[in-house]
Amino acid sequence: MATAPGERAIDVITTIGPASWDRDVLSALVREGVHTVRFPLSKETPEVHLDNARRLAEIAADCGRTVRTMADVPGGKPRLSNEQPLDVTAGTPFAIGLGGRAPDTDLWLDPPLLARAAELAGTDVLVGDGEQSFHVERHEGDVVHGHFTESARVERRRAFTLPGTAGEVECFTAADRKLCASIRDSFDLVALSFVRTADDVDRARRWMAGELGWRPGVVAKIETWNGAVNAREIAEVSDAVMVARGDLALHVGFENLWETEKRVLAACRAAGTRSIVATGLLDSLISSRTPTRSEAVDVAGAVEAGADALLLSAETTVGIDPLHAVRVLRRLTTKGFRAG
Ligand SMILES: Nc1ncnc2c1ncn2[C@@H]1O[C@H](COP(=O)(O)OP(=O)(O)O)[C@@H](O)[C@H]1O
Ligand SMILES: C=C(OP(=O)(O)O)C(=O)O
Repeated sequence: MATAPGERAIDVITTIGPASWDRDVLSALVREGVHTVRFPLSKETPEVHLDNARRLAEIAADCGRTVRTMADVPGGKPRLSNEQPLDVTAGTPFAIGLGGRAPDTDLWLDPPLLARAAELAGTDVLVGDGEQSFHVERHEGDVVHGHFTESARVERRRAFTLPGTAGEVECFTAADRKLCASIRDSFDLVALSFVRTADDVDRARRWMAGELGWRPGVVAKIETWNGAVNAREIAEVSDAVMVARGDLALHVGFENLWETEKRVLAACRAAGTRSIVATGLLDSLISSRTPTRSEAVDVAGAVEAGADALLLSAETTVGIDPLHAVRVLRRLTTKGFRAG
């Protein structure tokens, strides 16, 4: 779709997953003009991602296109230990180990959350993207006792998020460094989760250059209060900044999401750094073919607030039609279409 005179071209970034790693789907996405593909290293093995990256490079070469690759390392977000989905009933007592498997615990957290144990009693901890919560009644040693608040399925290894600054999560963990070592030189960009300060970015760059001799572009994912407060300094030292709204909404509260998004985008403009708005843009397209009015307005808002790129997540990893999602996003970011 052509860009109207004076209109900024908005880059489309897709996340690769089971719905899009097939050669034909990937090829269609490349032909549709996807600018960058994100590889979520929190899912699958590094070998699967390396294999997908090789396939993408072959397809791009066949089509005569350049597609950038972004390896997204997850940081130290604590996740529940269940390797299989777990159906829970609201109110049923559960014990969760904060420091790994403990006697009599049904579930435990990996990596551990011990440092925050004392703050947990009486709180509702968010599970996954906030679709479920766990109410902590009491804390005994390394174990919290409580119950899930909804009768629902808890998918495997969902995140466990404390709201606000209590939920600050380690950036560029030992596990992230191991992942980087196993994929070095194979991706153009590394996206760092839970960046809070410019030093987080510098530290990761120094480690990759010093230990691996690898100098990928670095994308700072802003997903906490502190990251948002320090957005300008972070943008100064990053190749791009991502407003990672999935986690950001949980940390700052949904009511503060729009102000925070605008603040980070303004910081990027001031620093002259490219910006990406991610997650939840077109969630309806995971299971349907039509976006909602509020999704259409959300996309337009992100563009007007200065986003240089928009990132699709579940729409292209597990959605019914990744190519359709990309086409809808491109239509929504084209002024000619919006002006009618
Ligand atoms: N099976 C999968 N394979 C690859 N990517 C997936 C898979 N399931 C989800 N994803 C994608 O991985 C990213 C992170 O997953 P998600 O569960 O939303 O976040 P997290 O568990 O990190 O909070 C999202 O972009 C999501 O669409
Ligand atoms: C892009 C994000 O990160 P992830 O998909 O890794 O949760 C997000 O939280 O919006």
